[in-house]
Amino acid sequence: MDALQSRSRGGGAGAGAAGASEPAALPPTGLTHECGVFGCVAAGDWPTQMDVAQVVCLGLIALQHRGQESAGIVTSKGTGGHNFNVCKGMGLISNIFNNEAMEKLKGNLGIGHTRYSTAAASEVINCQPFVVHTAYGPLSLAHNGELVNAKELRAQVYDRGVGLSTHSDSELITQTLCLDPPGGLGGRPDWPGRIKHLMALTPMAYSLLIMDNDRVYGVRDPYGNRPLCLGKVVPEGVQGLGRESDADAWVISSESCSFQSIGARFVREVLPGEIVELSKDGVKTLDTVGRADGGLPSFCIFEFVYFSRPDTIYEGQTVYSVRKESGRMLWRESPVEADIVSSVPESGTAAAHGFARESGLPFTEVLCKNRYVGRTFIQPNTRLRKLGVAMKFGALAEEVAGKRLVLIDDSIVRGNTIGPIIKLLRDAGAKEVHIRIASPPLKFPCYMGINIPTREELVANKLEPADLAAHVGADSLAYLSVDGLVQAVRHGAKSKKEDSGYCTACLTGEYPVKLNW
Ligand SMILES: O=P(O)(O)OC[C@H]1O[C@H](OP(=O)(O)OP(=O)(O)O)[C@H](O)[C@@H]1O
Ligand SMILES: NC(=O)CC[C@H](N)C(=O)O
Ligand code: SF4
Ligand SMILES: [Mg+2]
Repeated sequence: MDALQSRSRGGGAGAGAAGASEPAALPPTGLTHECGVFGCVAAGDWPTQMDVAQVVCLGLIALQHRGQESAGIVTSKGTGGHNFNVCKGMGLISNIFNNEAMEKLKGNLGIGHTRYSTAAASEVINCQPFVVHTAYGPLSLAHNGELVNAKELRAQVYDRGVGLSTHSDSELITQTLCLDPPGGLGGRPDWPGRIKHLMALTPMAYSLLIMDNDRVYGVRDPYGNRPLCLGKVVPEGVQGLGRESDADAWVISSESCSFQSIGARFVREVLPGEIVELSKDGVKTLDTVGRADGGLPSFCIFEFVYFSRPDTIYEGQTVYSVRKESGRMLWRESPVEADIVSSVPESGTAAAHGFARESGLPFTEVLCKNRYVGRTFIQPNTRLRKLGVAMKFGALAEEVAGKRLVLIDDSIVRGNTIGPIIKLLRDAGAKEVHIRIASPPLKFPCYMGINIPTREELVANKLEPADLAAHVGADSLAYLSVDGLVQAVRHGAKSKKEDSGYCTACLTGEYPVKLNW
């Protein structure tokens, strides 16, 4: 995913590291606006040998692809003090958490966040986790997602006499948690009760980590729109997950890929609507809140297509295996005569491998990608600027010269990437270039936390495949069907069919819940 783009729907002027006012070096590409959350609670009698702040920091680094604007870590000693330890800042995780910051963050439990803004500007005031001081001590919150009814919820909070200091929907969640549900809670903190009240007020989209003095609650919205999973750090020498008591720490993360980098084992996904509690005594489910409409969950299908790291596991299968399967489906749906198969790196590569295996055509790399060019500012109107996204890539001429090539990418959004790449490959001698896209045409905006441009900006709303092929200089162009994508996701899924469902709103225009924007 590209670090370059960031726009916020709700807030003031974005003046952050990659804010709206920053001149763009390259035209925008792809989808943006995710966030990553990571939490850790040391197991057993505190203090332990577990360096919780380090674990959270490393966990966040493994989630860096989900957000690159700002990050933060909040820890607690768990001894009932008035304050948490907090460090937040703009930019990449490795630039924010230096030795001094890590020293201050020592604690027995902690949560962290890495952000792509959706609901307020990319500025330090909106960095997460948020901390609020309540009648029952400090509370901290990290949120991935975007509330579909934020406007209405904001009005309710104002009506109860509460002011908010930012435009962030995540701050809105913290204040909503502080409000007593109707009937009150008799002066008790009862965070699980307040979380359930919040879930009744807003259906989606959120995966939340909420930390009080000595525990972390993990919450996935009833539609399971954003991912969340549990892991366990086991003592050395313990095989697999060991026994219930074999735990050095419990961890919770947006994606399971982060467990490998901290030596933790994947336990399971948090279920749609589930509220889990992580404490020094272990993990337990407190409740599972159902969907008001009684329908299926609505997990963002683009987590498989593009957002998540290929080694992350959802529904018992890696994202990589789903992408490979979607490549196989793509060949079955739209075969083409060619000599070689290749991909637009990075996210298109797994599907290209699947396409190659199914078709029997050899896979060959034909492009090198420069990951650093995105942040270089080049004066507009220069000759170099006109190269557009081709500046990101170099062609491997001897691999393509004289060849009929099928080039696979995972998605087309604005259509800025594919045209310059085809030109690059033709200049390198490719005889034919056939484009196959491992997801259906994107036609509708997303209101669940992803920055899908306006309908006018989405190239699939302007050009049918044959016209788009002509526009970008391809010999042919075909997308995977919605059914084909869902079948690819279901192919290796270990979850029961009746327990899983996917949001495909940006492809079909069918939104999981009524929107109030
Ligand atoms: O049609 P467009 O608006 O040009 O966007 C589509 C491209 O954007 C994404 O790639 P990106 O370079 O963002 O990241 P990646 O390295 O993960 O593929 C996606 O994988 C496509 O290649
Ligand atoms: N991308 C996200 O999940 C963002 C979370 C939250 N809406 C924010 O803007 O901070
Ligand atoms: S609309 Fe698209 S990007 Fe948004 S949650 Fe649904 S599948 Fe994901
Ligand atoms: Mg790409």
